[in-house]
Amino acid sequence: QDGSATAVPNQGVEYLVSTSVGGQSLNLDFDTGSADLWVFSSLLPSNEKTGHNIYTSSNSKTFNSLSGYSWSIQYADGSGSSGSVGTDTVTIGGTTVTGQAVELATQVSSTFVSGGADGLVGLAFSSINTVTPVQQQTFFDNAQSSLDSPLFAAYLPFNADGAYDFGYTDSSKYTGSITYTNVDSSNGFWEYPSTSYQVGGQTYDNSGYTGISDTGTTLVLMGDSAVSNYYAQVSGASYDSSQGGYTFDCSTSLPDLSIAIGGSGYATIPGSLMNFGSTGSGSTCFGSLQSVGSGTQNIYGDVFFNAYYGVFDASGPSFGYAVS
Ligand SMILES: O=C(Cc1ccccc1)Nn1cnc2ccccc21
Repeated sequence: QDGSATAVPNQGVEYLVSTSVGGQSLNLDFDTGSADLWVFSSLLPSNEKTGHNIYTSSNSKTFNSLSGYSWSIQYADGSGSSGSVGTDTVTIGGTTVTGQAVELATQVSSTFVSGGADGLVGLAFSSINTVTPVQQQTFFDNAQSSLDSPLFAAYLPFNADGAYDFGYTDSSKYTGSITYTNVDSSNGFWEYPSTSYQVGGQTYDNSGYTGISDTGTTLVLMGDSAVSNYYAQVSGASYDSSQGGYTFDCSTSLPDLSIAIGGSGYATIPGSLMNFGSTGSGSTCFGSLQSVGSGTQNIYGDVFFNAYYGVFDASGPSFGYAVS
């Protein structure tokens, strides 16, 4: 049951995919950085439902409640949600899963209320699903047996409709060949070593660092030394605490950023994609590369996928990338 679903850019911060849950249409954010499928539900307080499509389990003929089950998730950006659990039939593009664990939000944090997503589809490894007392499987894990190949791919072009392909790779969405690297799923992410990077023809050491392919993150987030080395090559760039990141004049031309993906070589994000856009004040623009904070795990988000078709292959597992 291979299929493809359109991913529509929303405010430049996420891509939303129209998804059927128990016959009800919701615009969901596909997130390869987490493993919970959760939706805005009728159980939410009214003020938290404003502006969203709501899933009402009592209106679904195929919903079954999982009594005594719950979930609670905190994302690295500080946002979070929690609630109860049931199962229902979920259809994405041409791929249908019956008995999918659907996590009903009874509480969501403010960024979700003001955001465009009616929930998330977690596509990381099921080992980090938060449902208790029995951990649940992701949509992709449940769909795998019905797919020609146990893989899905993300095509997320800048400011244009993209797609998530399930069960096959679509050669009309990329040029050249797909380069694959082994994935270490022990932390539940699509993770691989990322031990160097290049800026303006200079190669820098990033020993001990890994990277994760994370469609649930907007930007590219790396350690402070990499961020500092990058913006040292951007004239007039500086860290602006009021904006919470590095900014520069919008007329500034930016260097490409090349990042090592496993031992497979470098992926190059063109300088044009390294300007995330206006801060809203004057001619100041915000950089697409920002700090991940502490730790040695870089996060390669949507800006990466604006340049590369990403293939998430459960056999291996491995991650593949090709210029899109
Ligand atoms: O949380 C993050 C990115 C982040 C921000 C700040 C520091 C470190 C990492 N991404 N993310 C990945 N999946 C998400 C789902 C919801 C919200 C954010 C999500």
